[in-house]
Amino acid sequence: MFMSSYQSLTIDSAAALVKKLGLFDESESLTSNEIGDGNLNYVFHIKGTDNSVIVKQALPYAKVVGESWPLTLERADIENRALRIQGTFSPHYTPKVYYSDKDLAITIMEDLSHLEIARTGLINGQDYPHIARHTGEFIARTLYGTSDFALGPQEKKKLQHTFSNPELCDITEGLVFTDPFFDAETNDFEEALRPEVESLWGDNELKLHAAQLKRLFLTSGDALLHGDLHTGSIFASETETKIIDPEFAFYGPFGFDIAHFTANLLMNALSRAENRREPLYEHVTTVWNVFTQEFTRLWQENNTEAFADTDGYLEWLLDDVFKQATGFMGLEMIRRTIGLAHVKDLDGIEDDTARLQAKRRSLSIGAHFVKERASYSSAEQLVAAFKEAVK
Ligand SMILES: Nc1ncnc2c1ncn2[C@@H]1O[C@H](COP(=O)(O)OP(=O)(O)O)[C@@H](O)[C@H]1O
Ligand SMILES: CSC[C@H]1O[C@H](OP(=O)(O)O)[C@H](O)[C@@H]1O
Repeated sequence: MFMSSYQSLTIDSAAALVKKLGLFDESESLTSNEIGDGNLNYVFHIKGTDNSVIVKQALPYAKVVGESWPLTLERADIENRALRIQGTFSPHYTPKVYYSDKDLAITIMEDLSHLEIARTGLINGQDYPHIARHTGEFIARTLYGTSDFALGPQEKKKLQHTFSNPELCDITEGLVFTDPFFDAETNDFEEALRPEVESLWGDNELKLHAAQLKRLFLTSGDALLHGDLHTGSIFASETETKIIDPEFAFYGPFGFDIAHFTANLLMNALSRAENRREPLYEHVTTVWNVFTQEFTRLWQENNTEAFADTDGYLEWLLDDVFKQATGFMGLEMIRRTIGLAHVKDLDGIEDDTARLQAKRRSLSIGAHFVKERASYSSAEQLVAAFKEAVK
């Protein structure tokens, strides 16, 4: 049997491993490539005669920075367990897990190479007609299914206990909720944006709202979140959608995942010509409508909460989630513009004037959504405000 104390895999040892595990015939000739383009991990694509798999391995540090940023290998186990849970609630939208090894920090999963990373496709002009419906269903089912409402408080707390994920949460608490609002070393922005960035650092009202949203992230344990649901974590085609990479999974506020999805859609809209933005606006309204309908259906079908039938409770909750999410969406737009981890949608705009305009809009619209989140109660209103800001 394969020795499973940690060693970092190579294209050859990853291929040897999948053979040893019996996922391919001993005699089969395999091709193996490292295809990871994310910030944190190695991803090996291993292909035989008529089968292929993905071996994802965590490194003991963050790949994007190097060994000077040590990072727990536990994240591979978190990802593997989150994928399995998401797979029970949303099998159509989750890659199948074939094998995992906590010591080696690996997950071996379904190869989704027939699909495309949605961020790449959206940048190249794809619209993915079903991505918002599928993602809305995925979020509603996994969030509702792991909440107090579905599991009851005791079961939920037991599950919550196994997903505390402090080191990955620390990354989000720093990179999303804190650093962009201070002159932090992790920040990374074009010098031409310095006036806007310095004005943001001096905006006490904005900082107060960011602090309130950070507190929600630190203290709310509504449901098992994906934790990093941007368009780079979604594989898509005209017909299929699969959500990958839940290594940031933890129990957090209901509104967080949908906020990151919609923020990344809107940043893609900022990179497009005006007459190509409509499909993205439709995705923003669709994901919210589908999330709301599916969450409501599940609430009515299976609810352990004594107050579930109390008039106004569900409506109040959904409105509260919407307002939180509007704020989280604004924060994601800000951090992807001036923080450590950018998005290609904005950075890839070649023309300097157009790119800076898109980034300035991302900052000002983001700040507006953070500050004014309490005045929004529908996705249609969000889209109308966005359209007005980019006219
Ligand atoms: N199941 C999969 N099938 C095919 N390619 C995958 C799969 N999982 C990841 N990849 C590829 O590896 C890249 C990085 O994967 P990701 O899980 O986002 O890594 P990280 O955790 O480092 O961000 C993806 O953008 C995609 O190109
Ligand atoms: C040093 S991690 C930065 C950033 O990377 C993660 O995204 P990805 O899925 O692209 O690896 C996450 O959003 C973190 O905030």
